[in-house]
Amino acid sequence: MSADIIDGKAFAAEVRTRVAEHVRRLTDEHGIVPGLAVVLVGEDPASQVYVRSKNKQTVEAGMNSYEHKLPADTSETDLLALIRQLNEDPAVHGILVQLPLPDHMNSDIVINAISPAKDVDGFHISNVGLLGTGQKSMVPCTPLGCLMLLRDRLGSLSGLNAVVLGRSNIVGKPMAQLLLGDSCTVTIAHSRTKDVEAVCRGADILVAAVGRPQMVTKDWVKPGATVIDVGINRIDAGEGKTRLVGDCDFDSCAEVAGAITPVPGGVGPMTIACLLANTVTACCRANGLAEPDDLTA
Ligand SMILES: NC(=O)C1=CN([C@@H]2O[C@H](COP(=O)(O)OP(=O)(O)OC[C@H]3O[C@@H](n4cnc5c(N)ncnc54)[C@H](OP(=O)(O)O)[C@@H]3O)[C@@H](O)[C@H]2O)C=CC1
Ligand SMILES: Nc1nc(=O)c2c([nH]1)NC[C@@H]1CN(c3ccc(C(=O)N[C@@H](CCC(=O)O)C(=O)O)cc3)C=[N+]21
Repeated sequence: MSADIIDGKAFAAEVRTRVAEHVRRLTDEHGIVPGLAVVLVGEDPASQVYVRSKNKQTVEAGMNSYEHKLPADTSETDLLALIRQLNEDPAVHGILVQLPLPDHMNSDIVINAISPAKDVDGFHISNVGLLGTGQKSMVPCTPLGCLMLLRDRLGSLSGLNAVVLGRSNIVGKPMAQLLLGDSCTVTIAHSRTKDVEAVCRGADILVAAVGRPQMVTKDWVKPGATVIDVGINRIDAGEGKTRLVGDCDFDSCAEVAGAITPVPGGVGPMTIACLLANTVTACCRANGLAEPDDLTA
């Protein structure tokens, strides 16, 4: 193995420390406690694990966490009513509705019902439009976390060839916008891309967000490239056990990459740290206070 391992877990812990300092200042100087509401519809075990760790880290940072667990057969009307209530609640500064939602719901309608100012996921059309036009917005947590790791590793990203593998609204598209914002030459590859392997091999920066366990191998990676693995896939590890792997075959890619994020311990912890940072930002904006400039820079 030659690649450096990018320690997202340690980086995220530093971000959370800075978040906690800002929370303490908001509380001590202004009597304000930032609040994050997380809405989970249904009982998907993976989502429950994720929501639990968000809740724990929110509280550890000194913020209030409001968990709303709704049964899988909740009507869209009832979910929209809860969102309206959270939009109006002054103790709630950030709202996250865990995706995917059950099939009987229209996630576009649900996401766009969240007040853009409280949309700490950055998924509301108004935040998507602001990001796309280079204006101040709420930036989606996973792409933001990836950008922070890349800037830390590479300094300036200007002029680098970046390939984003995956074009979802929650990872691929906003990731491409952020890389473009940092003056990368951006290619978005997806399931219809011809010779996807060769396209990826042209990348100085390769961000994999496809949801296909260990799909990317060393033949896809340019020697020395920086590889960011967003994938979170649980696979069978034999003897009734499971294990978490990314969209990259870590051992194979690490033979040629210059640097690579592991799974677990890479992008995942950064996502949660950025969610907490976005909640502090939303709280400052809601109270007319200066926003911290050292959280996600
Ligand atoms: N670490 C974290 O914090 C987070 C991790 N994730 C993980 O990231 C991964 C991606 O998530 P998400 O973006 O929501 O996934 P989606 O399923 O919404 O999107 C997957 C994308 O990958 C593309 N794709 C699928 N198969 C191939 C293929 N064989 N070749 C090229 N492209 C392909 C699809 O193309 P097409 O559009 O053509 O179908 C699609 O654009 C998942 O593993 C998810 O668990 C997600 C969010 C946060
Ligand atoms: N509205 C919404 N916003 C999201 O940001 C969102 C979502 N819905 N739905 C699901 C995906 C997935 N996601 C993860 C975040 C952190 C880890 C994470 O912290 N992972 C740890 C490991 C956790 C474990 O061991 O299971 C790691 O990679 O080290 C994983 C997955 C956010 N998502």
